[in-house]
Amino acid sequence: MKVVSPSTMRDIDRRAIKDFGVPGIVLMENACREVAVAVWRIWERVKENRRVPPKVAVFCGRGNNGGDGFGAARHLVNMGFEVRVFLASDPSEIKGDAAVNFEIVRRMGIPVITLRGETDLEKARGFYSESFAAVDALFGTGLRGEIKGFPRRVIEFINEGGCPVVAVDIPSGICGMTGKVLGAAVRAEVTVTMGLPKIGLLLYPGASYAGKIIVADIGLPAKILDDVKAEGLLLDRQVISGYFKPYAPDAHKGDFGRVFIIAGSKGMTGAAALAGLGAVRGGAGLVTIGIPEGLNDILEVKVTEVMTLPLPQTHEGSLSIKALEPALDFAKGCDAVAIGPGLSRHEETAEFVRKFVAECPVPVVIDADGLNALSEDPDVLKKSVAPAVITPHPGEMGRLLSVTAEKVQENRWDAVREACDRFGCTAVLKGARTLVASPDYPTCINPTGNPGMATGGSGDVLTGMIAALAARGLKCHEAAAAGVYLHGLAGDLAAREKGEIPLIAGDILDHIHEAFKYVLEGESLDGCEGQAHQGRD
Ligand SMILES: NC(=O)C1=CN([C@@H]2O[C@H](COP(=O)(O)OP(=O)(O)OC[C@H]3O[C@@H](n4cnc5c(N)ncnc54)[C@H](O)[C@@H]3O)[C@@H](O)[C@H]2O)[C@@H](O)CC1
Ligand SMILES: [K+]
Repeated sequence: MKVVSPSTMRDIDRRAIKDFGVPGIVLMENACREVAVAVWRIWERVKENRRVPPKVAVFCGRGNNGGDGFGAARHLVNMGFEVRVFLASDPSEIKGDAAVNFEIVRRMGIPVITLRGETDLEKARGFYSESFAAVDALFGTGLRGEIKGFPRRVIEFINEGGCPVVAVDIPSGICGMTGKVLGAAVRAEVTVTMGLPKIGLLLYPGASYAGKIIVADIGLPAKILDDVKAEGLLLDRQVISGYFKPYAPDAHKGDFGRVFIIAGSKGMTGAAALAGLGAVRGGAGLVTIGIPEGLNDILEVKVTEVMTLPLPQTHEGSLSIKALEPALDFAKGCDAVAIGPGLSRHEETAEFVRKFVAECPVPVVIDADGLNALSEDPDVLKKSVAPAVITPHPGEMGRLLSVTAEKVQENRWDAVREACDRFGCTAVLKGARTLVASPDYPTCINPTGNPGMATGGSGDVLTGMIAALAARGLKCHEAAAAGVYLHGLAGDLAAREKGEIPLIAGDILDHIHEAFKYVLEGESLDGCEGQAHQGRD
């Protein structure tokens, strides 16, 4: 599904109104109705335990988000609820379509309480505490900068209520572009977002404030949604399955791609093994791990389905610069390479990595110590002969961009786009809601995965999987997107079986086949496919 910034959403609305003649008030009416239906669904769930008449508190601001709230209040009254509108602005400031809906509220005699200070909040407390649900229509995509003063207090007041909140378009206080909390934000159980999801709803912390996301059809002409150049793409089964071509009945294992994995150093043979097995499970036909020669015998005991290529090593048991020629030579006969897991930070090994990446003749996936080696001179990526995929976590991304990990996390969207633009490669920024940025493609947002996957070796499995998918002929951005989606899903399936806390990388490997089944064969997973998938239900 396409995902857009607030400004692109505004352009879409504008086109609908100007080019297609759909009146803004019609769009708003559809939005209002969807919000009311979302409240109704909460009532259906909780009504057994509640007294009647059921009360709903609708908090409105002065913009069009508030306009959606006024219209929702009208529908809620028509549905039989007792509604009060709490207005966090002066009535005279309400303009345009919002004013039309406000006037209807007044003529219907729906009580409107203007919130100007703490005493008004105290008066509102009684009704609010008896409400089974609230509507948050304070701020939508028109929010600019931090919320301060009394409006911030109103947000805190809503959160103190304890009843389920339905947010209109986006929880008030969440930045629609970054998902950041702008001073304070409403914690919603459900967010009814209009037309298309906004980026900030899917990125953390915004995603945790949004709750369940319902994408409301507000009657925007389909042509506009089809034509719009969306900044983002939410990964789902449909997107991922589209990357895979059907098997030819006479397929040979060579057709599924040869992967070369350059990994491991003394004490880190496991990283090499996990990346190798990730590639095998990721669907590579043949996998060979290039390993410091002293570790070859141990690795051969660890892995069965993977071949090994012993390479020259340093005194410390990591790859030496003398490995460059044989490694490049071997890569020529492969379809994709992964480099980095467990290579160590040895300076000579780092030099080997930089030279290898620049000259590697086939698509190359770079992770872990491979990225640490590149952070000394990231521009090597620009010189690389073949397309590259980098898979940093926030710390590694920070080193590549010469900023702190915190800075990367503050605006993950910009960080991943910057890495992609600066280094001319596909960049995967790992972490909750992994992002994949590729030149000339929308940035992909991955909804799968869970905190249990933050465990040693999980990233090595991912690296192997992406290389395998690239070797099978997927384009770099497709291989990266499919890799993160399937890897996260395998982790979700593993967590469902074993729990998040004891999850190990090997469990992810053991569930990759089920993740493939879900994506390619349409097998049902009983809600394991990530909450961001939920659209209209
Ligand atoms: N045709 C359209 O444009 C449609 C818009 N819709 C709704 O309209 C919303 C956008 O409406 P608006 O653009 O009017 O904006 P909002 O209603 O989101 O809020 C804007 C108001 O908040 C004030 N404000 C902004 N930042 C502030 C801050 N930091 N502190 C205090 N006040 C601040 C602004 O001065 C403005 O009055 C969407 O989120 C959606 O809910 C929907 O009704 C569907 C159709
Ligand atoms: K809102």
